[in-house]
Amino acid sequence: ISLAQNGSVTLWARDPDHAAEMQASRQNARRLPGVSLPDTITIATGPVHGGDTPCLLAMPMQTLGGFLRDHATALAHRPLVACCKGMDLTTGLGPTALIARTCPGTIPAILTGPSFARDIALGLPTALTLACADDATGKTLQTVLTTRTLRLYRTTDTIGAELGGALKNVIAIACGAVMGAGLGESARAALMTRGFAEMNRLAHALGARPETLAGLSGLGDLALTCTSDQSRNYRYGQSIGRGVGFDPAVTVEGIATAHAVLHRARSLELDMPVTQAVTSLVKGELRVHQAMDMLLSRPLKEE
Ligand SMILES: NC(=O)C1=CN([C@@H]2O[C@H](COP(=O)(O)OP(=O)(O)OC[C@H]3O[C@@H](n4cnc5c(N)ncnc54)[C@H](O)[C@@H]3O)[C@@H](O)[C@H]2O)C=CC1
Ligand SMILES: O=C(CO)COP(=O)(O)O
Repeated sequence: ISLAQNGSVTLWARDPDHAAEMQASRQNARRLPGVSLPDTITIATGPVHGGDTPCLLAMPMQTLGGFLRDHATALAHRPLVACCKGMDLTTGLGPTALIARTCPGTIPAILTGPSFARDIALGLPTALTLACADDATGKTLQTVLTTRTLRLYRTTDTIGAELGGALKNVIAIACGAVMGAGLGESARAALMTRGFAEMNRLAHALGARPETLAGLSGLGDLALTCTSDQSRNYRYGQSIGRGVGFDPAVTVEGIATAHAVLHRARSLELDMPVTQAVTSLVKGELRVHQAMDMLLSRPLKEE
């Protein structure tokens, strides 16, 4: 919707019924009710057509690998811009690495940072990180994808950008759980800060630049997601803290990512206690108070 301010955009949908519904109502009532699709958006379904225009991949992280494999031929000559935040459970890879492995001829990029889809669709001011290892392609994408209300900053650090977006969801679950259990805003601030420390620990070990994590895709998105009821990861955490159910149809990226990250961290012998606590909470092995006791009773150390 934001990009349609710049010119024509094709919105590809895999479900023909949903595509027909969107075409008839000119809105996506299932995902963004009440927001009109501009006339410059064409809705397409069926086979993905080839071409060389950039393609934004807006789907849950755990479905990205399958989508890329199914459509590898049509996607072969396009810059592919992942919009998902997470780490693939099967391979332990982030979105750009998964694109590079599955569609080797393409130029992978990622668009990430603090942004709720509804805010962007409503034209509220938003700033994001566009990461592409090929800086020339990154510059082109930055220009093409920036709109009047959506400002993009560029980096070549794809590892840092995708780790920031993936890891903040895990910390947001922890923060929601603490708030849902009534443990207080001071506890949340501590979790955000110590969570940020472990985000940096893993990012450093995987070759990310610290300034990327300190930017929109790390600190920026952490601040948004850990403090807003609009976030599904945060609300899911709140439901754990309150001991109530949560709609399993809602996409909560931090669940699978927490498991993938913990696996990766263990193989690197890295300590990620908040992530470990989140995996125990989502599996129902610990209650929030027990997880907090575990974090508080760790050996004292320097900050
Ligand atoms: N909703 C938001 O505010 C933001 C979402 N993101 C990220 O975008 C990614 C997608 O999230 P949402 O769009 O919110 O999730 P969603 O669950 O609302 O929508 C996911 C979309 O992907 C489609 N989809 C599901 N499985 C698919 C498959 N196998 N192949 C093709 N399409 C498939 C669904 O039909 C749906 O249209 C996530 O990684 C999320 O972290 C990033 C920033 C903001
Ligand atoms: O990534 C997001 C905000 O930047 C959206 O967060 P949720 O997936 O938790 O709703």
